[in-house]
Amino acid sequence: MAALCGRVLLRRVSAFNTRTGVTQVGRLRCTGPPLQTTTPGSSLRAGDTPLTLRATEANTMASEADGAGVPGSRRRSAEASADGGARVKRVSIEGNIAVGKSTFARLLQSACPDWEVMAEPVSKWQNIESGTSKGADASQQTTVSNLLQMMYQDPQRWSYTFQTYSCMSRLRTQLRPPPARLLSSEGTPVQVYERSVYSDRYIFALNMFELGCINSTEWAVYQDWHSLLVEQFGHQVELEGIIYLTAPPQNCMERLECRGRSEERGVKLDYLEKLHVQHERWLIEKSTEIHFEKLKRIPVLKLDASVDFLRDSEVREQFITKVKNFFSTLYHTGLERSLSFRNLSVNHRSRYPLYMMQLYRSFRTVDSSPSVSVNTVNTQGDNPSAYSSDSVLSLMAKGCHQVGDRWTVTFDMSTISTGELVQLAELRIGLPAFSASKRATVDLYHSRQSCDLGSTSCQDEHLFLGSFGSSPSSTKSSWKVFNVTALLKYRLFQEDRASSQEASGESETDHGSGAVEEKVLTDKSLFKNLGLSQRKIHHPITTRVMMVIFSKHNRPQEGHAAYSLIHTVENSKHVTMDRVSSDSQSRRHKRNRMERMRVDGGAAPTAEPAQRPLCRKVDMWVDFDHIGWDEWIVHPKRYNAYRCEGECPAPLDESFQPTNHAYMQSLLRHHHPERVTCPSCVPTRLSPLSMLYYENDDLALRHHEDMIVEECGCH
Ligand SMILES: Nc1ncnc2c1ncn2[C@@H]1O[C@H](COP(=O)(O)OP(=O)(O)O)[C@@H](O)[C@H]1O
Ligand SMILES: Nc1nc2c(ncn2[C@H]2C[C@H](O)[C@@H](COP(=O)(O)O)O2)c(=O)[nH]1
Repeated sequence: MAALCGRVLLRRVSAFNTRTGVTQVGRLRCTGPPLQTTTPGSSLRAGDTPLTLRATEANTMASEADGAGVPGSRRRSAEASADGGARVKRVSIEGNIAVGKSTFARLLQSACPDWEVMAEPVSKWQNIESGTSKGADASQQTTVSNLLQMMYQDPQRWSYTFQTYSCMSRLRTQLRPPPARLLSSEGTPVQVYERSVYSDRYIFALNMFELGCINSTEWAVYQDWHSLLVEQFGHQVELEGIIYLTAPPQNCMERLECRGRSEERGVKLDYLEKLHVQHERWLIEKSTEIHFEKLKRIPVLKLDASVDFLRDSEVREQFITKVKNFFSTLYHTGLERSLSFRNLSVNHRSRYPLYMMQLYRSFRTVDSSPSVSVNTVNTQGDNPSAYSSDSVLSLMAKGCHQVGDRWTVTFDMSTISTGELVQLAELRIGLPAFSASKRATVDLYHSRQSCDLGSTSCQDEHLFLGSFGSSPSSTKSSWKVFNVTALLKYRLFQEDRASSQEASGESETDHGSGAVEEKVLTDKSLFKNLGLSQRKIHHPITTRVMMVIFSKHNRPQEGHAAYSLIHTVENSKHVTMDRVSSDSQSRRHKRNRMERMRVDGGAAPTAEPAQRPLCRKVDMWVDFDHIGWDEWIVHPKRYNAYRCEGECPAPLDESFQPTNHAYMQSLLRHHHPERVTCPSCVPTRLSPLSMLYYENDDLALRHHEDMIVEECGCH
């Protein structure tokens, strides 16, 4: 195996061994004082001959490699570190060595300047700082090695080391938060990675193992930490799709030689052939054993990179268009994939209302903008009712059929709680056949089957809510939107018709998605003879027929804050209560344990802790998958809730926003430290978070108060 490793990977080894990457590093990087070479490596480690640099030079080099301190390097905004990453769509470009990944990435960058293209950190592999040592003049010195070259020169010795560093450096590069310009760009922010932690494992490391350059112990160790890293950080660099550039290995060989990277001079065609097979197995045949569920289902766009897209502008255009189209399909499938939940009915996986996603976005924009009322729902145009809503529920139609111009649409409305004040209810129909109808009439029904627990009998509830007519659309939109607030309130909640303007038969307004001119007509008999002779057509409903209900929590009646998350969780079929209770039990135990420790022998309550920082806001990232909620919470998947930590000094000043009581307590503490403890560092201002999640089988967008710490103080 070991011999195979060398045979497949290298050619002209002896000639190659005389050229060290070290010399190249010196030539490219070092100016000024002469370079000192420390002890050369043995013949087995020819590539390990280190280069000694002065500390200042080496540090500059390292910071350049990190992209920090370089003029014009990406500035990462505070916004980017909040929920920014969650919105970004990431794809990686995969393919054989020298197939043209970097070239294609540059092409994408110039065609889509808004996107962020992240190159493979090859220069880091060529410049590894390997510790400091004392030079002849007793100054601190740093040695730099070229790990890429070492790996090619002695794959047996260096492949495992190379894979640890390549994987780690890929992850570190890709984990950096997106730049502000990316998040502020219109449309979906896109990051394009050149290769990924997945190709690190399923192409290169696997190949090195199969060639015998990595032994079975190293392979087991690699796989173990790789899985751990991906489990811990994978969601932050999670790919939405893969662009696979492919060309015959011979083609790649020619390009590799043409590129003339010195480290690669010993690479053989055999090696590129092996890598080609690995790519095909992973991305096309799907025969590589993959250990991450989402990766198994990842969409792949295969592009034939054997054509010269550098010179052929037509091919170039085609490629760019293919990538853009790929992105637009990813956007949809990405949303659907995030719904592949354990507890959701299979139906829901293909029924994802994008409209809710848009609403969530507008809610979230509003959340993060302190100058706008948090209850504003931007997408609702001028409808004032929606402005005061703190919850949006989307119901999928249970059925939709048509007989001529007469349409029947059925929903199960039983999930609308009586504790909610319905502000606005919209029926949204996005079926082309409906838009094409000259004068459609819609009959709206509530229907539900309820089965008693412990009994085998089920009852069908069927309630006619009303009818209304719709005229042909004057806009190009395929969606028609009807305001059915009055119908719902009157029929479902038996609200006084006179008190509701809509229920009195006023015509409704168009909310921008289709021209609507309608009358609420609750007497079905008016239409009973129309269209009876015509054929009944059932329409697939998916996400194209939905009821969107904007409501406000009826606070006084419920007696607690709007949309308590505890209430949501306790009533959710998606949350396993024993997990919640066992988690909270273990938390309680821990707290008791800590309290006992404090009483038993910990610091005396009055003792001043040694130099703890003063009360301030610190990060507290909440990852919903860490608490088992990722399967029912659609967005966000994680957020920074912050927390308060630190000392409250005695006496307090105004910067700690103390209550009068806390101020008095701190004064007392100042004068009589033995009598009282310090006030506590706690949140003094909290802000809300909009969350999109499943509730029963419906999708709900709720506005939860007090989710994020804005300010801390001493109380
Ligand atoms: N489609 C192409 N047709 C012809 N030459 C190409 C093409 N793509 C890349 N090249 C050339 O091949 C060499 C390797 O390309 P590069 O983008 O560095 O590959 P990779 O990043 O996949 O290793 C470069 O010299 C580049 O100019
Ligand atoms: N053994 C490994 N080699 C790798 C890995 N990732 C990249 N590489 C090599 C291949 C090239 O010589 C060079 C840059 O790759 P390009 O294809 O972008 O030119 O680095 C790896 O994980 N293992």
